[in-house]
Amino acid sequence: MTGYAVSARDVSVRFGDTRAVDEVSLEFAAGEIHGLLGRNGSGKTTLLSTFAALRRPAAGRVLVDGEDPFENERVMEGVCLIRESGDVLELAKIPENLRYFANARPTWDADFADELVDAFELDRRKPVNRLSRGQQSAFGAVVGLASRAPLTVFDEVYLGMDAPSRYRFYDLLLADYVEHPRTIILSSHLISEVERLFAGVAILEEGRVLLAEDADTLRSRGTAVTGPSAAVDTATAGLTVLSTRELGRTKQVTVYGDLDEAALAAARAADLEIDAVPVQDLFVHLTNREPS
Ligand SMILES: Nc1ncnc2c1ncn2[C@@H]1O[C@H](COP(=O)(O)OP(=O)(O)OP(=O)(O)O)[C@@H](O)[C@H]1O
Repeated sequence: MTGYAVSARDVSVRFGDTRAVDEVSLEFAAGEIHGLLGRNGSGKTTLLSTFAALRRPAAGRVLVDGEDPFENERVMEGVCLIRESGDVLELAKIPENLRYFANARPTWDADFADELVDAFELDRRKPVNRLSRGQQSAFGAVVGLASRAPLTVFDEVYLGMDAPSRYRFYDLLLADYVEHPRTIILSSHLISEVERLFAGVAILEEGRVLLAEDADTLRSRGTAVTGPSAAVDTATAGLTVLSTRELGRTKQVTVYGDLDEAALAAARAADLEIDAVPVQDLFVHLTNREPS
């Protein structure tokens, strides 16, 4: 499989009294797109920094492609972490940045980088720090994508982008991943937008792992029931409701957990639609708060 596997084993990182990452054990399989989710301050950025050797765990081990990434030139050449701040040469213009990354990254694709700069309509004549916030985020995305690093990590990189740019990013990422499979980890609050990309999802809460499983298993933890309001209410009575949406006389109720056989049979008899639940709804339920 192409791409680096990442393994965190009992990893802890502390800032003074704050346990930013607290005995986290997670496996990110090689060659897949993973989502790392969690509320603000749950430890996502801190954990991701250990994968890129920007921080050393106080305890536990991080292995990237089977090795400790810290001061490990071979592994680090293949790791690209892009944070919201961009992780680029801010005072330099885009062409100078592209030359720099072409030298620094063995897997860099210069033609693809140029295509991406055009796709995001970025002005090559301005220093990066003179681009708008959204354009700077888009340039971070360009660098992350064109690096084609065996481990590419996007930490909230698309937060500054407007919706059309974000969707362009998701589409470009998916298309390029299909052509050049590698390990990609995305952290995001915009779960409903990115969840279709994920093969696996891990959720952190207060520095600990709340859940880690493949995205389909996570989706199957809930059930969406859609149909005429009264019939949907009957089918979901007494269950844990995650969300309710109404459109005219049609209602969709998402519940946590499976419907039992009798409820399923009744729902089918009433011609209700039964589907998996959006990860966003499960996330809100599991972390008990609207993501910001
Ligand atoms: N340099 C630092 N010094 C002190 N505390 C820090 C530092 N960086 C992070 N923390 C603390 O560690 C915890 C985890 O922060 P982290 O940035 O990893 O969370 P996050 O999940 O990425 O949050 P967000 O979604 O808001 O970006 C928070 O309580 C934060 O206040």
